[in-house]
Amino acid sequence: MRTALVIGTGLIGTSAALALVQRGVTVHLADHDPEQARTAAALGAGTDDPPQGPVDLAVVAAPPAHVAAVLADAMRRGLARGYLDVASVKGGPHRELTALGLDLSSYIGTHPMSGRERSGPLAATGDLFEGRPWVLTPTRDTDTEVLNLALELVSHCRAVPVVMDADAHDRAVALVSHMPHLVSSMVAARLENAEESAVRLCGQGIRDVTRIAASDPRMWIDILSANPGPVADLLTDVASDLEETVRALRALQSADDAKRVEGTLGITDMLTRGNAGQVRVPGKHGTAPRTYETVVVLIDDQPGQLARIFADADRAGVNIEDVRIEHATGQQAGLVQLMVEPKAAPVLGTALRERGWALRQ
Ligand SMILES: NC(=O)c1ccc[n+]([C@@H]2O[C@H](COP(=O)([O-])OP(=O)(O)OC[C@H]3O[C@@H](n4cnc5c(N)ncnc54)[C@H](O)[C@@H]3O)[C@@H](O)[C@H]2O)c1
Ligand SMILES: O=C(O)C(=O)C[C@]1(C(=O)O)C=C[C@@H](O)C=C1
Repeated sequence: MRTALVIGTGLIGTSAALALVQRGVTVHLADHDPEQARTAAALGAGTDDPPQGPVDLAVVAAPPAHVAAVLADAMRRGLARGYLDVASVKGGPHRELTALGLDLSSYIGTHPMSGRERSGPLAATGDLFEGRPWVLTPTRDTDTEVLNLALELVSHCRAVPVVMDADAHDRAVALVSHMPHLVSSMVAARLENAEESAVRLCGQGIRDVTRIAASDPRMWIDILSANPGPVADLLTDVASDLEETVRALRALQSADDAKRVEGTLGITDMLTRGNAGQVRVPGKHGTAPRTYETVVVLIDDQPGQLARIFADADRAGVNIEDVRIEHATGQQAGLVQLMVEPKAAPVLGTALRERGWALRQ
């Protein structure tokens, strides 16, 4: 692939464009809001000048409700040899395109299973898709050349291609993305009118559970509108677990010993089932989950602190596998948790101490 056109230069479009530019592809950027395309260009994601002729691949990264119309327009104008979209739902856009009577041999629906709770080009990074699954949904109509262009994009983004049927994809993401998103919003919604004295105690647990609740509701209404049935089915199961859990907790409040035992069993069952599901969540790069050791560093809330820690870890030859930051309530300080391979933890600890960092347990 030598040339690409990214239409919709928000988080996902600009991240893909950055990855393509890094691999030497000439990328043109377009957005119905020209300011977004200009910002993406200023970030080094390509040029916001229109291409002079058809590009090799058009990547449509607009919100799901606009995908079919944007693709249809691009196809009718002959902007590219191959076309793909990255929308979070696949069945709906494909049906809309079919209904428009377009020749779909030059199109393939795709979905990178990676994103952020922030929108827009300023949230984009060229490594957003590294090691993540990227679903491709070819049909009998899809040209091999177009499938190959899509595989090239996935490879340039260092993602892992996964081929699926569009409707099977939509059922799968209802389970691993759409239902969890709503549950996260429901937990976060409890905080809206909560006492400040309670909210200020928020720790890492609630941050993990509510991070995605910060996402743009306009994008998510589009996604959920295109996949309501499977998500409603899953939430029905969640509601039944909730009812059981409430019953068990009420039993725990009882003065009756037998009822309390019943309650303990009910809650234990829920927590144990949770453990059993959680261990199935794949680790980084789609591999089995790994156990890292955590090195905790106290930092001042000042610019450049994280960059210095990463540089010092690099000098010590230690790869940081994951990182979390916990801000101390009411103080200009925070704790950085650096997750590393167990054998690297003492090496990193010693190196950071020697460089003057304060380590915590
Ligand atoms: N955010 C995620 O985590 C994530 C992950 C994977 C896939 N996706 C999918 O990627 C797509 C883009 O999501 P995002 O998070 O980058 O959103 P975003 O809001 O960051 O960017 C969307 C961009 O599309 C532009 N746009 C809107 N309508 C348009 C139109 N008609 N023509 C051209 N441009 C238009 C907007 O101006 C905006 O710049 C969506 O289809 C979404 O389902 C999102
Ligand atoms: O990590 C996040 O912020 C995301 O919400 C990413 C996430 C997901 O649920 O995994 C969200 C929607 C996309 O369609 C794909 C990825």
